Amino acid sequence: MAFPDGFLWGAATAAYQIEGSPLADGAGASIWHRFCHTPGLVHGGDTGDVACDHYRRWPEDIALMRRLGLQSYRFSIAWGRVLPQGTGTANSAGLDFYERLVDQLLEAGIAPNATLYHWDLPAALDDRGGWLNRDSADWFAEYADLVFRRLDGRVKMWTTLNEPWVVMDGGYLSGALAPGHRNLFEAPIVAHNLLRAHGKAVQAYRASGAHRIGLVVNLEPKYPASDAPQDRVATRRAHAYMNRHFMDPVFRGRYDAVLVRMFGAAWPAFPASDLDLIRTPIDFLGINYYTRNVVRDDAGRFPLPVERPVQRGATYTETGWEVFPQGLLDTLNWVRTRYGNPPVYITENGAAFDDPPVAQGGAVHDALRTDYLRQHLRVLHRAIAEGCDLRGYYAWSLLDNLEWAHGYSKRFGLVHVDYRNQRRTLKDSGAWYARVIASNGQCL
Ligand SMILES: CO[C@H](O)c1c[n+]2c([nH]1)[C@H](O)[C@@H](O)[C@H](O)[C@H]2CO
Repeated sequence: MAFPDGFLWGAATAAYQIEGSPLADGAGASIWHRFCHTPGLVHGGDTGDVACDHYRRWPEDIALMRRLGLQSYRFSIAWGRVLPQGTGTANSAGLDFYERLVDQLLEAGIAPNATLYHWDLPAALDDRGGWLNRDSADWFAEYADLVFRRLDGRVKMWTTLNEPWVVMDGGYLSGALAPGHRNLFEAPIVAHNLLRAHGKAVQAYRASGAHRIGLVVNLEPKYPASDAPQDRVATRRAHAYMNRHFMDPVFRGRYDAVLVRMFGAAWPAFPASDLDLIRTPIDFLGINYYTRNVVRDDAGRFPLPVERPVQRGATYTETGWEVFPQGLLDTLNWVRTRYGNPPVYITENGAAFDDPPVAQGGAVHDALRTDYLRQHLRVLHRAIAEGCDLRGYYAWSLLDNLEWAHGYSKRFGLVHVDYRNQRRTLKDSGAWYARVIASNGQCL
């Protein structure tokens, strides 16, 4: 099932999850540095102090990308490396690191795809209110403009934010992610400022950039557990809260009325002009897809009354996510029909399984991951046939890495990382993915 000529095959990572050396060469601490160094918040007390040591081993990792035959590499830039205080004086050593990385990617024939924000807000800005402060949109635009002027042209694909929904829900509602708040009234303010920041960065790019910029969202299709009215209502609420929450303002210039009603008194009166900024047109949409959500009404849950009933006979990953490739097709067709079929890249798709240990002779027989990827890639081929403007795919992740509050306990990589000695081992799934890329999907 060959994919269209020019379909872009890649793999993805994020700065705090792989780089290590979070304070090296003048870098400023991020909220994730603080979160990891706060006892009890991250599995096993794990931190990003070393991670995959990518800050020092990046040439070796580019060699691995070449071995995989990657056509593109999605990575994120650590805001605090470039602007240690978040605004003001730039750190040339930080900019130099990303410039070297980009230049060597290009040398290797790998197109850089740079994410400006993958959750690692400079701690100095969190001390000034972080995403709760309306000024955060201007802070982000200043950072974005600095990086655009340094790297645009060599980087031709930019995304502003990675998964603003997770930043809001994890960082300000559940408290499971940095900065660990649990406040219903903060969440809509944070979501709105993230969207304003996105809009200002896109406008900054239009003023100085010459290539393409987009947004990365996590989308998770919602299916009612039964035909009972309360399950259908709960499903619509779950859909409003996760999927339409950011897609509607960015593509339609307004928030979903169901979402506004859900938050009730916690929903502020935002200036209408903000929505004009937020809907500044983008060149493509990045979708991170992992699983679906079967929804049963559970009125007691904060803030969203939904329960995730286990699906009999389904396969679940180590992060508890049901393997459900049909949900990817449903999601892509939903985006195609509701938002005018924008150019889409799957910017993350992958799974954590309990991989077997590295075998004698250096192999990791991670058949479950290969099967997960194969099922989802086959669905992409159908999505294209059904009219979705699907341009490319990035597997999550190039390397095993720091899985946020799970620490190093969950492995998503196409490449195994032995954290005791930083040895990289290509897993069977990575070797298989290299064959998929080489055949443009023909071998699927
Ligand atoms: C619910 O899945 C989310 O879409 C999601 C999953 N993931 C993500 N977002 C993040 O973008 C990555 O940094 C994670 O490492 C990765 C794996 O957990």
